[in-house]
Amino acid sequence: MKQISAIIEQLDTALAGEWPDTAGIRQFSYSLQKQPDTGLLEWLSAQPCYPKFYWQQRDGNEEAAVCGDVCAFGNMSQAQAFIREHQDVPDLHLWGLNAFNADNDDADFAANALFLPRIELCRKGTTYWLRCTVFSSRSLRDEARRTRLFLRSLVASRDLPPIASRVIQHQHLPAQPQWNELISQALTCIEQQQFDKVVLARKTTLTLSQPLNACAFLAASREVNHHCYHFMLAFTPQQAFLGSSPERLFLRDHTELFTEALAGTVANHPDDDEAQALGEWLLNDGKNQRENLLVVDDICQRLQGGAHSLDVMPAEILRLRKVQHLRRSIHGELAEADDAGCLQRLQPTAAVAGLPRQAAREFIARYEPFDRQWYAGSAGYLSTEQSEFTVALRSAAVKGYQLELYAGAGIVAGSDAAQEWQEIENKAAGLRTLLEEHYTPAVQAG
Ligand SMILES: C=C(O[C@@H]1C=C(C(=O)O)C=C[C@H]1O)C(=O)O
Ligand SMILES: [Mg+2]
Repeated sequence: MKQISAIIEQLDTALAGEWPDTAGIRQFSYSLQKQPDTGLLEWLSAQPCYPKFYWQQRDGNEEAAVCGDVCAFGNMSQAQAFIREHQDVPDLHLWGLNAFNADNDDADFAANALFLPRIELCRKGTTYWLRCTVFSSRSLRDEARRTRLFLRSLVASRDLPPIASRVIQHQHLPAQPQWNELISQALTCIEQQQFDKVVLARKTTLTLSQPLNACAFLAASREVNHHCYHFMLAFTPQQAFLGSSPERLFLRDHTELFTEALAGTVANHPDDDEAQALGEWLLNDGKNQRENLLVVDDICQRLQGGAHSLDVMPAEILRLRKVQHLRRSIHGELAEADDAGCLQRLQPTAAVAGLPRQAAREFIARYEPFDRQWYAGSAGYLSTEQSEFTVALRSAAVKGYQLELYAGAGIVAGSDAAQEWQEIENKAAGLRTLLEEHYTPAVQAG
């Protein structure tokens, strides 16, 4: 990517100039003359700087690869306060993840990983640009010096390595017998009207023959898992959280809000006619319609007082590689542009927690045998004009030789434990099958 190195040289010259020894913020933006030789994910993979974050919008039109952190934020309110304080910097974007328990301040687990990157390489349609932000609450001069050092650590893009990790062993938590018990317990609570719906999940730990390259894995997923957001936060060379999710938590464009109820699932089929028949069944199935409508109810209730003119579109089928879903798009007008408010109202929706929210969350916290951490939280960005977050589903944590896959299913009256197990198997297959399909054995020496 010669263009990028030319831009970095230009940037370095700008940073070498006179800088005040005071607090401040400056942003530099350069457009690339043409499409870079390799993709953004390839570029990001090559960089030795952490954290790294990658995001691609589900229509494929917007993409960002960002790295290095100028500063990090403990929650959305802090991130939003920062954006508001610097409204004169029009393109300020903060990127990252919100944990499932985004409001849990005293958890051991860092609940939020939103940050202002040093470098952002972005694409919208066929337009590419590179952005660099220099920010300091003490000395811009020192920060400009640090940024120059950071730029020197950037390297040229290179092709992603093949996926050479094989699955040696797997472990489900809960295993199927415990899953069956959990579902019957949930169904009892539903019968007793403690709640109408609870979403229960499973963590599958795969032990691999060698550590997985998170960028290569996400690229493999992006190749085949269409109509999905693709996201990754890499904390270190061996630790990342990533996923390919079909679900939008929210898109805010000024004060316009776009969200959705995505719930209700059936398998996909490679044959179009078979897939269509399964889709027809889904549209007419009572249990799946109930699952979806409870999410519509939840979202509409949660938005009360914060948004008006809510429009709920008719149900449609979203066909993915391994599953198909019922989706109802929801559109509204916000009283004010308030992303922290949107997150607080919408995360977690009844698509990933349940209804009523509090009772369902308590059931999950008490009986689900693992901590969700980033799973079913959200991934995306916020900025003054626009913000967008996807629900962090169809996701996995890369931890050296281990890969933890997450999948859940909405339990409502009429749910059957064996069918819900099959549903989570199908959801997990979106990522899991990539390890088999892309397996290229290492060449034997000698
Ligand atoms: C919880 C997950 O997915 C959610 C649950 C669905 C369902 O139960 O039908 C469908 C889509 C998602 O809202 C997951 O993928 O882990
Ligand atoms: Mg379901």
